[in-house]
Amino acid sequence: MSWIELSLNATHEAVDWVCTLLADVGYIDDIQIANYRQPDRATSHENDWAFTICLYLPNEVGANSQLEKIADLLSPLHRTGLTTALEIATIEGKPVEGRDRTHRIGQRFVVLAPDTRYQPQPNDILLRLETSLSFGSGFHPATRLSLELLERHVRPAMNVLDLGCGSGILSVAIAKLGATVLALDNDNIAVQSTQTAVQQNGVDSQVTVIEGSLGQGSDLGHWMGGTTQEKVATIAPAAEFDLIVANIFARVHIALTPDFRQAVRPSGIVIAAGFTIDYADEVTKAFTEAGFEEVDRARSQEWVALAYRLIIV
Ligand SMILES: C[S@@+](CC[C@H](N)C(=O)[O-])C[C@H]1O[C@@H](n2cnc3c(N)ncnc32)[C@H](O)[C@@H]1O
Repeated sequence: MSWIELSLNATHEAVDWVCTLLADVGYIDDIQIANYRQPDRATSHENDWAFTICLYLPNEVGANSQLEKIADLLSPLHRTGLTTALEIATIEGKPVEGRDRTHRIGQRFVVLAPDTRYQPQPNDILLRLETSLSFGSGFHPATRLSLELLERHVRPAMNVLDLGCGSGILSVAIAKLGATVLALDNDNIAVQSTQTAVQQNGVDSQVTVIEGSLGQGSDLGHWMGGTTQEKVATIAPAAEFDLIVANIFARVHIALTPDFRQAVRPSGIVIAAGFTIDYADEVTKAFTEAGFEEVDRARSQEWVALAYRLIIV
């Protein structure tokens, strides 16, 4: 059978966007992600690419209109330098296995697809995730940095809030570190993805998933700026969490620092990620004014995640 192979190279941060855009138009099961394939041409000196993403379409009537739709969808990412241009080739026979979605994060986490065979090393913590419409495949630096700080700060029996749970990756990780989790997201699809992830990873007894937000977070609307999102449930901050993690825009962190202040127990920790180093001072200023001090940070290229502890006075 003849197939059309669409391929592009992407940075770490673009992988989730490409997958989400393709999944949104129905290609969720057709995506293959592999480590960046070096082109044959010796002239290439593009060092930024981490992954090659391929999509396979049957070469049949109507394929051209699908191609145009996909090219339009992905062109903004190319224009902003996050991917190469889409390359299109006709091939006989679709590669059976091209997916290399198993990757290690921090000392112990291994992210992999639900059906991937893997022989764990002692102390490995497996996070099995389907490709979903929600953000959080584990490829984005902000997710990776959040996991690194969670590994350092989560202790068994802690009560943790995962604000903006997306795919559920952080909630699963926290639960597998032995804590209980309240997972909140104001996006209904993210809530469904997290529910699926917690079930597939066998941590549903430790994770409660709610479509909602913390305090003023429920007034902030959809993070991508859509206007149709209904107001979601509000979880009132009540000094009940030992740790909060939020991989979210800097402006959301800044708006929510008073809520974080009220939501954590004395000496509680907030792990704030989702922004680049240029926002770190502004975010730290807001946390400091709310009574926190920075106690840890993790950085990958321009991305940063910060851990703040509530100072007891
Ligand atoms: C960057 S994704 C993070 C997903 C996942 N936690 C991770 O680390 O990969 C941000 C998530 O926060 C959610 N979100 C954005 N603003 C929110 C708010 N005000 N309240 C609750 N969830 C929010 C989005 O719907 C999205 O799923």
